[in-house]
Amino acid sequence: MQTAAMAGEQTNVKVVVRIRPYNQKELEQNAKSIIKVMDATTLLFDPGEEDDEFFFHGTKQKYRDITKRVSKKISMEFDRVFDVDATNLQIFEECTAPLVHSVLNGYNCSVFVYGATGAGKTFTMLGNHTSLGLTFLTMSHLFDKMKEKRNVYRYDVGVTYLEVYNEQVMNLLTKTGPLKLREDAHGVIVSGLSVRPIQSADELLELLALGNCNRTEHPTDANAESSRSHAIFQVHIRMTDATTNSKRLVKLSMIDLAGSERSSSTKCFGLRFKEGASINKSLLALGNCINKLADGLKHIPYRDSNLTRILKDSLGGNCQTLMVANASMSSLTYEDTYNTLKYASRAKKIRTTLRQNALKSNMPKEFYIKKVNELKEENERLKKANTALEQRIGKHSTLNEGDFQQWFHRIEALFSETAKVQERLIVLKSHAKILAFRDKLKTAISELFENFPTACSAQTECSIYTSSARDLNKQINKLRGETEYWSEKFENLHKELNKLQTEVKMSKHAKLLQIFLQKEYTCLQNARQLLRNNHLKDLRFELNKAIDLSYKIMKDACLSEEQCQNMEKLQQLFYIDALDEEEIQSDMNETEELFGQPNNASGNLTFEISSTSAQSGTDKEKMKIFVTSILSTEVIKSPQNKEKLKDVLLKSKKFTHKNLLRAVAVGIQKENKKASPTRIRKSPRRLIAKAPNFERRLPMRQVNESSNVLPDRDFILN
Ligand SMILES: Nc1ncnc2c1ncn2[C@@H]1O[C@H](COP(=O)(O)OP(=O)(O)OP(=O)(O)O)[C@@H](O)[C@H]1O
Repeated sequence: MQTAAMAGEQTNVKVVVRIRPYNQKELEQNAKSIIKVMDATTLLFDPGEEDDEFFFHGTKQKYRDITKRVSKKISMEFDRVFDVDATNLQIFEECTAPLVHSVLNGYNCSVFVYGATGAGKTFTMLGNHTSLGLTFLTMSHLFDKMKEKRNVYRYDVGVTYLEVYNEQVMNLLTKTGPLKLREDAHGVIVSGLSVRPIQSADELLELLALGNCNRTEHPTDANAESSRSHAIFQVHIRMTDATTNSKRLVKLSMIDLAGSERSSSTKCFGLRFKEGASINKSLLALGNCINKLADGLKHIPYRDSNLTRILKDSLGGNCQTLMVANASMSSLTYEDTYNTLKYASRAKKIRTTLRQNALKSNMPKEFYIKKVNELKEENERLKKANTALEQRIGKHSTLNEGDFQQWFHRIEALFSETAKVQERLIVLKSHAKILAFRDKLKTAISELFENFPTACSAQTECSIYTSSARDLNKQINKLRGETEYWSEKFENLHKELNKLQTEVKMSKHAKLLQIFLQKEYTCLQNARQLLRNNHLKDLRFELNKAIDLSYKIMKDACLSEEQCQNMEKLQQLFYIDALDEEEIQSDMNETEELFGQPNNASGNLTFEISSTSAQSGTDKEKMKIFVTSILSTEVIKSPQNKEKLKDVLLKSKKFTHKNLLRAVAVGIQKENKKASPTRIRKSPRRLIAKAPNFERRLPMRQVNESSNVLPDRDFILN
């Protein structure tokens, strides 16, 4: 129910009501209940009787007994209502155990018990042999808690136990008094009251028992052991911080007030009546203070009685206060119970301001100045760290240009490096391929010279083929060696690109960055395509040179026109074959495979005979056009043979230029058997070159010019 106190917190006095069961006398008098506990916080005062029937001369009357009092049926709310079966332990656990926590955190706390004589105040506060009271339970708990914290604090505990009887303040531990009250800046001080130091809860109990023996008690009509005084038991705790040696003083007060009954109810006279009047005077003063405090007035008449002077701190000051209002449920104490509940309701409205008690220390002033400066510095440092963290959070939560720039720079740098290495690698490979191609052409040109030894004028133009095969190989090997180095570099960059791609995927801005990444990949691919085109251009240049030369050779050989035409076609095929495109293309594709992005699904390029034919029809149709164009020439005289050959070629699953040449050679062999059987040789190139039906040559440029792009590579059907 109680919550731990917080510094500077405004808190109300907590009020709980405890209902006592009927005592012997009440049972004997068959008293009726005037309190009905509705729930944990609500009670109904004077609920009235359910069987409230009125009989007159043995007959049940329609109307109630007008002489009978009308039930008040007042519903009242408190912080907690404990019914007759509640135990002291239960009240301790719910109400006073949390106060111990507050005390050890430096807050003063007070517990009052209030009520008419015999209502159960002393039973609640001190208990009896079978049921320990709140004071004992709370103090034991306090000592247990102090034990737990003894590594952090050193505790010095002392107690005072005094009573206010007939407006006189007496020390119950020494049975001395009356003591005078005086006030200083810290509050009310009881002059001459010494604090008795104690070490354990047992010692405390001994002192409590001693004080109770000394307490003024007289039997009243209401209570055989009626306490006629207000008893104030206080525990003073000095807490010393083990590390800083700073000290703090706190106070826990347990106050058992004298009975608040009307003098008449106790049926006392003489001294007892005076006693009762005095009790009532102090309780009246207490009631006034409670009312004024509840109304929030500034002037509170604490000085009206010694009791209120002593309780000033507990009621309106820096204190967490709990009031336990004890009441009997018996109709015999109707007035007293009603008054008690009214009192308690007023007390509920009192607000106190909690302040943690100040630390006191023996440390010199300089120590604190240093400490304050250190803390200021620490505070500044933490503020800066906090600002930096906030900025970082802000950066991550919104689209931040700087953040993006960093990513862009990183991606651009890596792709630009990759593009450079890619260019170097492809140029080197291209160069090596051109040299290898030149080597092949050189062989073909040499064969031509062999076949047409009369072609002397062309010999002078063969300078590019004069370098020895050894020199060419040397150059090619050197280039391949360099290629290896750049290949490795390229592979490493490829790995880095893959890593970057994964990081981008995981990043907060993955979607945007992936678009940027894709753009860079496309640029890289375009650059690769450009280099590939350059390479093919160089190859074509190389080929054209060889074709020009072969034309000159054939011109010198004085062939017929038809011979020249056929020769041109087949010679051209040979040159194309000499390109060994498959090898070139696979090398060119190497860079693409590294990125896992080949040109098309199978990794093969489309067969092309010319740029126009490449755009029209399927691969099969293109092949048909190509085969027809080859065979349409007069290479094979018999139209039957031509058709057969065409069929064979078109049905062939693996169709390559080499196969075509071989097939053409076989066709020619059959066709021209009669004419010159001895001169037919296995090599189609030689066969074609030396075929007797080749006549005078015609200009051979058309075919070459119609094809802007070199035939790319052979292809595999399906
Ligand atoms: N909750 C309770 N359960 C059982 N018995 C109780 C309870 N409250 C009080 N009593 C008994 O009622 C009697 C009177 O109680 P107690 O002495 O505590 O009253 P009091 O309010 O202190 O009276 P006074 O102001 O005259 O001292 C005692 O015998 C006590 O044991």
